[in-house]
Amino acid sequence: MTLVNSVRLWAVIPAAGTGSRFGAATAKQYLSLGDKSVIEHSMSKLLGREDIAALVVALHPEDSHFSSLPIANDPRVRPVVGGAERSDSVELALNALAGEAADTDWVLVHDAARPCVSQQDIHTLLERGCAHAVGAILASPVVDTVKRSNAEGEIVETVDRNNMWRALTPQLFRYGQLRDALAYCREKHLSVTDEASALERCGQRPLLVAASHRNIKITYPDDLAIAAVFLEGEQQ
Ligand SMILES: Nc1ccn([C@@H]2O[C@H](COP(=O)(O)OP(=O)(O)OP(=O)(O)O)[C@@H](O)[C@H]2O)c(=O)n1
Ligand SMILES: C[C@](O)(CO)[C@H](O)COP(=O)(O)O
Repeated sequence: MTLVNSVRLWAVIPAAGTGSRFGAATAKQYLSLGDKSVIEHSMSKLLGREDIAALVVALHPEDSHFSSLPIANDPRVRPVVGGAERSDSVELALNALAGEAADTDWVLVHDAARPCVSQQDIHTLLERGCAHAVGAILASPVVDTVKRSNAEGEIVETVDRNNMWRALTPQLFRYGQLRDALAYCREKHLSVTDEASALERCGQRPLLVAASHRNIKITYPDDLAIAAVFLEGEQQ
């Protein structure tokens, strides 16, 4: 990927969640996964790229773990306090780059809870996303039969899975466009569970880039064991 003229690449890691579905005493991003914590794996995947100017990590207001991690001393890492929702955390991280990032610069947003993203998928996302008018996200085609239920948990229909994708991260957008889209959704009280949905709410059509099925989000305890197997495979 070659960035033209003075366009720069920034990274944001939302890491202010509490991991309520995981249910551990410590937020899931700080749990051990092989030789380091989940968040260190996720951050290292981005910091492995020299073209990232800085990485802003959004932390919970009561976070007491991050500052003791070796990666907190990386000169490109900038911690900020995140918000109540993931989208608030991303917006606050983008605000921390105001005055430094240009509207046309690119930003990669990646969940702290996705430690298994591959360098190859990040590379492909950048190649294809920077060539697209809006930007792009890593995604995975739905492979199971999909059902819609009623409130009683009964099946009311089988949903056509053609053209259905699961959204993953990183997601790549222009700094100014992402900032404005998130602000618009916040002001209008529109639900936004990923960056692409904010852009979609503004009438944009980001590109889907097929990614490895290994790029799981640590959500439930079983995911940690699966991620450990995937990361072990990476080192071989
Ligand atoms: N207010 C929030 C909520 C989530 N996140 C981050 O967004 C990513 C994806 O969110 P998710 O997997 O839902 O994490 P949690 O919110 O921690 O989990 P849960 O929904 O189970 O509580 C995680 O890296 C999480 O730390 C964040 O930065 N700010
Ligand atoms: C951004 C994300 O990981 C894409 O799948 C997902 O939307 C995060 O959602 P969550 O509800 O915070 O787990």
